[in-house]
Amino acid sequence: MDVRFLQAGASFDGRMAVRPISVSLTERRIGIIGLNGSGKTTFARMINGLVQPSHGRVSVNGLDTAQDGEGVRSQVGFIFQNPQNQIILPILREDVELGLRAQKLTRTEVKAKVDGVLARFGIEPLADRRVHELSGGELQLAALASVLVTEPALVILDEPTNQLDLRNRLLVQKTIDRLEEDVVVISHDLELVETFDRVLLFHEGQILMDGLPADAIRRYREIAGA
Ligand SMILES: Nc1ncnc2c1ncn2[C@@H]1O[C@H](COP(=O)(O)OP(=O)(O)OP(=O)(O)O)[C@@H](O)[C@H]1O
Repeated sequence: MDVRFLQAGASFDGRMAVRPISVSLTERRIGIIGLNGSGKTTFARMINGLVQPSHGRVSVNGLDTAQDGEGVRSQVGFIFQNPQNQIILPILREDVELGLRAQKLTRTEVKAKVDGVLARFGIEPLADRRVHELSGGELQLAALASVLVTEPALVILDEPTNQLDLRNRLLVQKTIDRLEEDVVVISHDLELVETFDRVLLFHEGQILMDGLPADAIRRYREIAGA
């Protein structure tokens, strides 16, 4: 995956949420940490074109997010902070199938892909369950399945262990560790990113530190006064 920010920034109502940044993201596993409101989610949403840069440009594998949002989003899956907001249809299998609707596949092909992705996350027994009955951890896995069924090259997860109990947190961590896809993970759960290749520390809309997880986490503790 080759994500490039070229003096790219984003503002809302004239306030810069992300100040112009030039950075290339090519590592397999990248973590994003920082205080509340420091610009992490805005930066991540700029990667898949959900937020357009008000300054500069962002490209993903050579595709400009402002010019080819659809092409970018076919390569970049995004798992939102709250998976309840992501899952649209009441039955898990139907929701996973939804992602494939744009592809012209036969019923047999759709079934094979959906069965495959549910098996990959060990949630086949949940296929016919109502989504609102699932636990927090099951919902996170369901959201992952719904996004990964379309085979994106990069998946962005926004606070995937937020609100999970220890068992579900470990389950989601193990699942992320095993993903073959490139990942960008935003997290307040520092343990989740400590084995990653690279961690970006955001502060007041800027990257304050960019490097090894241990260094970025140490700096984060300093600015948080911990
Ligand atoms: N759609 C929006 N409209 C207006 N302001 C926004 C919007 N999205 C983000 N902001 C503002 O931009 C700033 C950065 O927000 P962002 O969500 O990127 O931070 P964050 O680091 O992800 O925070 P958190 O850890 O709390 O999720 C905040 O001041 C926020 O209020």
